[in-house]
Amino acid sequence: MLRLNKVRKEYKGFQLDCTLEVQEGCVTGLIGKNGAGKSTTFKAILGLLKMDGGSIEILGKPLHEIGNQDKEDMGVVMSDAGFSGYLMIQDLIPVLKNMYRNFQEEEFRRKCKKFQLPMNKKIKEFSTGMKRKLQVLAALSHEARLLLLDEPTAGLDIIARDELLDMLRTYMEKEGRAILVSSHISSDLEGLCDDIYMIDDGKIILYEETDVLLDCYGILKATPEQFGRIEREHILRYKKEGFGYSCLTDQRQFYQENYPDIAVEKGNIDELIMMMIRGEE
Ligand SMILES: Nc1ncnc2c1ncn2[C@@H]1O[C@H](COP(=O)(O)OP(=O)(O)OP(=O)(O)O)[C@@H](O)[C@H]1O
Repeated sequence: MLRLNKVRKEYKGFQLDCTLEVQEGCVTGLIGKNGAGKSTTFKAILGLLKMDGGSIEILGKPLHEIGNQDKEDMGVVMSDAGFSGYLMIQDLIPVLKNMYRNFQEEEFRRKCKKFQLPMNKKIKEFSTGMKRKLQVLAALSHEARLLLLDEPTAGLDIIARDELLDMLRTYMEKEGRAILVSSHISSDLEGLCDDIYMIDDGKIILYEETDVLLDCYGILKATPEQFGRIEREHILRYKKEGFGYSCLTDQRQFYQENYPDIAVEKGNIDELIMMMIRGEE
């Protein structure tokens, strides 16, 4: 559904170099801290910036061949974009109807009501969370095959976030669809994504299926003596701590079986990411 091959973009002090793929039927997460390059990646996919190298294929076509018809197959949420603040939702509906042949007006109105978004209030008077909800509902409103969601949960309270994640799961129940979604809150993505790319300083530093990440990865808590004698082959990163060393492994079971005296924690995705970024190779 989406393929980025060595996509490069250079800014002063920052270089994006990104290769990733989103398969049909999958929700793929892009996780990284502030400034890691998530929005730059989305802008490259949407043709909103001039790339310095690499190629992008969307829905089987090279980026430069994507036309308006193909754009109807895409639903987009960008973290730093939105609808004109001078419009009200009731003004926006004819615009969406005009833009998308498959605009589902009744469904869109129903969801706006569910999320308590007023029809007759200017969007610029909406709260950050309300604006974000509206963007997501609009992206979901026209039966798109590919959703590109840059930080869709930013600014949402826990309940709205849960409802949104449920909506995305429901969206995926139809065949032939896929989502690329970014966040810096990985717990958001843990329960939604089939696979996850971690991006740091413009580079993809890890790609893994979410199940593998949760089932096989782990963090060893080793004393200096234990650290000195453990097998290093399956240690991806290590970090000096007060008690000795934290070590990230992608073979948790191996260390649990062979080193029963060493504490091996499962670690949540945030902890695994922290080790990937802050630990030494
Ligand atoms: N138009 C621009 N001109 C110069 N530098 C830019 C521009 N846009 C982005 N950058 C730089 O590129 C880097 C990546 O920014 P980007 O917005 O892609 O990060 P991000 O992962 O989306 O972060 P956040 O989670 O904070 O939104 C940053 O160092 C940023 O300063």
